[in-house]
Order: sequence, then structure tokens, then C-alpha cells
Amino acid sequence: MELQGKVALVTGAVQGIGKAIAEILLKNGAKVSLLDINVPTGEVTKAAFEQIYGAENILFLPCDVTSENQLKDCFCKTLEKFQRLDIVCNNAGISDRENWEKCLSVNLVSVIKGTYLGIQHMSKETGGKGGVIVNIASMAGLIPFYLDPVYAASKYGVVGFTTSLSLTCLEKHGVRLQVLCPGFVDTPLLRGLKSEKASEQKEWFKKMVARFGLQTTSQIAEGFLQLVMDHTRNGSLLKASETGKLEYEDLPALVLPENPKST
Ligand SMILES: NC(=O)C1=CN([C@@H]2O[C@H](COP(=O)(O)OP(=O)(O)OC[C@H]3O[C@@H](n4cnc5c(N)ncnc54)[C@H](O)[C@@H]3O)[C@@H](O)[C@H]2O)C=CC1
Ligand SMILES: CCCCC/C=C\C=C\C(=O)C/C=C\C/C=C\CCCC(=O)O
Repeated sequence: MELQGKVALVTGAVQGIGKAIAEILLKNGAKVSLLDINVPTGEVTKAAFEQIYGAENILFLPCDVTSENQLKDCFCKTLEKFQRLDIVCNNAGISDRENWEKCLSVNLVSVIKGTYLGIQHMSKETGGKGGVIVNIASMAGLIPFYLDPVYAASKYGVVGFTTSLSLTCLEKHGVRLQVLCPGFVDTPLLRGLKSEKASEQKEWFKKMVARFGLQTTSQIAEGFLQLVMDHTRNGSLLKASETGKLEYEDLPALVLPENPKST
């Protein structure tokens, strides 16, 4: 997929992994809608991006992805400003062990809603041009994660939802669905955890980081770009490997009914 002139919507886009993804899209000539609940940081990121990539290519939309109305409204505003939509990245995510339902709501329910909205607006069945959706999961969606079982459940959910829907979505809507599973990435999310935790957990983190490596946001953004650009791939899962690089996980080939009816 050539990115020049394409339009992308990224959630959780004003810091960390989402910001790096937004930036790699802008660098490659796309226009980007940045959705985020954090308005002060959003204003700073927006201003910085505008200086480099031009205000006409950027839209910052304050948005709590757990509000279906706000999320819907952001898709509409993106289409109003840029007149098209080609790429969606459902990236916003949190860890919140005190409020596990919020964790599921942000990390899984909103990703599902963002995926359906992306399909709705890009579907060839309803006059769209097709496109690609990349959902951000985690290695904690592939390997049991004792520190936060609900976080892991949300990420296993993102992997299961995205790969399952990808089996029918491309043929029906012309929309590819991909999933990216980073390991440990140096972002405010991880830095907060490392600084707060008791020494036993710090030790565990150290061991796990030694095993999975500490990735940079730019490495994750490169992986994201690969998933977007390679139009031969659909339903791919790109994950952190023990070499520190990203690698594709081959999922078992599944047999589909002849005329799959699900969306
Ligand atoms: N940092 C890491 O080690 C890893 C992170 N991930 C995943 O990558 C994604 C991004 O994480 P990071 O960049 O590390 O986190 P981060 O905390 O640095 O950035 C997350 C962004 O999402 C936004 N956000 C949070 N709740 C939101 C809501 N309700 N509505 C809209 N925006 C909201 C935040 O304001 C923030 O800008 C998450 O889904 C996370 O689970 C996956 C694997 C590893
Ligand atoms: C042994 C398996 C490790 C697999 C997971 C590898 C990396 C995953 C990183 C993330 O997704 C983000 C990192 C941490 C945030 C999630 C939860 C930690 C909660 C810790 C706590 O509150 O005590």
C-alpha cells in the first residue's frame, strides 16, 4: 500500500507507541487523525507534528475510546476533514488492576468497536475503498502474564478477535486485519510500572526484559508499517521474539465454510 495521500486514524496517538505509529505514517506521506483522552499532551504532540509535517495533514481529536459516541464522532470528523479513510490503528491501552472492567473496556471492547467502525467506513460493500486495520495487542496476549491476568485476557481477546474476523473480512469488505504483539517497549506505560513496583516485581521485570528485550517505539512503528504496506498479508500476527526483533507467528490454517456469513 502506497501511503502518500492516504488517511489514517490512530487511537492513543499522543505518546508512546501510538505517537511513533502516527509519526511513521506522517513521514511516509499519510494524513493522520490523532485520537487520545490526554488533551494537554495531545496539544503538545499536535503542535510538534504540525511544525514538521504541516497542519493540513494532522487532526487532533480528544476522545475517550470507551465512549462509543465519541469514537463514532471521531471517525465522522476524520472523514469530514480528509474525505477518506484507509488505515485504522486501535492502539489505546492501559493496565489498571484496581479497575479491571475499565482495563477490558479500553483494551478489548474499544478495540472491537474501533474495528467495526473502521470496517463500516472503509468497506467496499458500502462504497468505501477498502483498507487495513492494525490492532495492538501484546506478548501478554500470547503468553500467560501473572502480574495482570485481566490485562492478559484483554490482549488474548484482541488476538482472537482480530485473527478470527480476518478470515472473512477481506473477502467481504476489502479490509485487511492485522495484529501486532510488542514485548516490553520503552514508553510511559512501562516506565510507570517499573518505577512503582515492589522489588520482587522489579526483579521479575528485569528477568523478563532480559528475555524479551526492551524494544523502542520506532521498532514497533516499523513493524506496524510492514503490516500496513504488505498487501499480500491478511490476518498476520507480528510479535516480539527472543532475539529482540519482530517476527511473524504462523497461526494454524483454518478451514472456512464455503460461504462464510459472519462479518
Ligand atoms: N509499553 C509496552 O511495553 C507495551 C505496550 N503494549 C500496548 O501498546 C499500546 C500502547 O501502549 P504504550 O504506548 O506503551 O502506552 P502509553 O501509556 O505510553 O500510551 C497509551 C496512550 O493511550 C491513551 N489512552 C489511554 N486510555 C485511553 C482512552 N480511554 N481513550 C483514548 N486514549 C486513551 C493514553 O492517553 C496514551 O496517550 C497499548 O495497547 C499497550 O497495551 C503492548 C505491549 C508492550
Ligand atoms: C512472561 C510473559 C511476559 C509476556 C508479556 C511481555 C510483555 C508485555 C508487555 C506489556 O504488554 C505491557 C507491560 C506491562 C503492562 C501490563 C501489566 C503490568 C501490571 C503490573 C502491575 O500492576 O503490578
